[in-house]
Amino acid sequence: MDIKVSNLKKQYGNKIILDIEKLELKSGKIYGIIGPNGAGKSTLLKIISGLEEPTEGEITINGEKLDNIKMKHITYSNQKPYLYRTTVFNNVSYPLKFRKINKENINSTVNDILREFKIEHIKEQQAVRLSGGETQKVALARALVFNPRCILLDEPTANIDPDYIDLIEKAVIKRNKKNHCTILIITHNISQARRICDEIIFLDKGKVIEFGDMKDIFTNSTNNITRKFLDAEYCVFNK
Ligand SMILES: Nc1ncnc2c1ncn2[C@@H]1O[C@H](COP(=O)(O)OP(=O)(O)OP(=O)(O)O)[C@@H](O)[C@H]1O
Repeated sequence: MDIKVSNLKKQYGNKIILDIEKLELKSGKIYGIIGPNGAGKSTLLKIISGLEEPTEGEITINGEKLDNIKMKHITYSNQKPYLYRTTVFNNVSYPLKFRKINKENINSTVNDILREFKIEHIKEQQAVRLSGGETQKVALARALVFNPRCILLDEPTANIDPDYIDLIEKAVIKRNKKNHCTILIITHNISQARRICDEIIFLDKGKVIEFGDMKDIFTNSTNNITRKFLDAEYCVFNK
């Protein structure tokens, strides 16, 4: 899905949270959204997913306005995932039931992704009793199970063990290659962005201050805010 953001403004009270004149995202690419706390990263993802309305401006998908049909092809995984009060299996099968997939297909597709995410052993467990990391894994499996064409992930590996981060990154890259889907991923982990993202969008105080090739920006940026952020984060994650 090609995504175009035009003259986007988001305001809460009299505070402007986002102010983006233009952002063009291409199908098949993985974009990292980076920036300080409160920069507007989560708000941007929520607006692209259709969960939040912009105050001004618009989002188009493949040249057309976002509507309910297009929203069915978009998945969004929250920074603080919410699971339904039922089993892990039911949680992960929900997007397929919603899309009226038949029962046999649901069973095999859900079992495949539970195996891929190494969470088969908890499939009958009640989701409300899971640990923070397990909750995040289940939420991600639920977000990816229906082969979405656009994947929006808000800090998907924030609560995840280092050993497991590789599995999640591979799962994301696999879907990007297989389905040519557009992926936006918010991360504070610069090493992760360097590993999996084609391009980065650097947000500060609601504005895009850098946009482009990850390696170029990392190597050549002379912007003080970006430089400070990238260098500090890079040191933290590469100790
Ligand atoms: N519903 C809301 N009402 C009022 N202010 C809000 C609301 N949602 C977000 N904000 C404010 O908007 C700003 C941007 O929030 P957002 O969650 O998009 O930032 P972020 O870049 O994702 O931050 P972080 O890295 O801490 O997750 C923050 O100052 C936040 O307090």
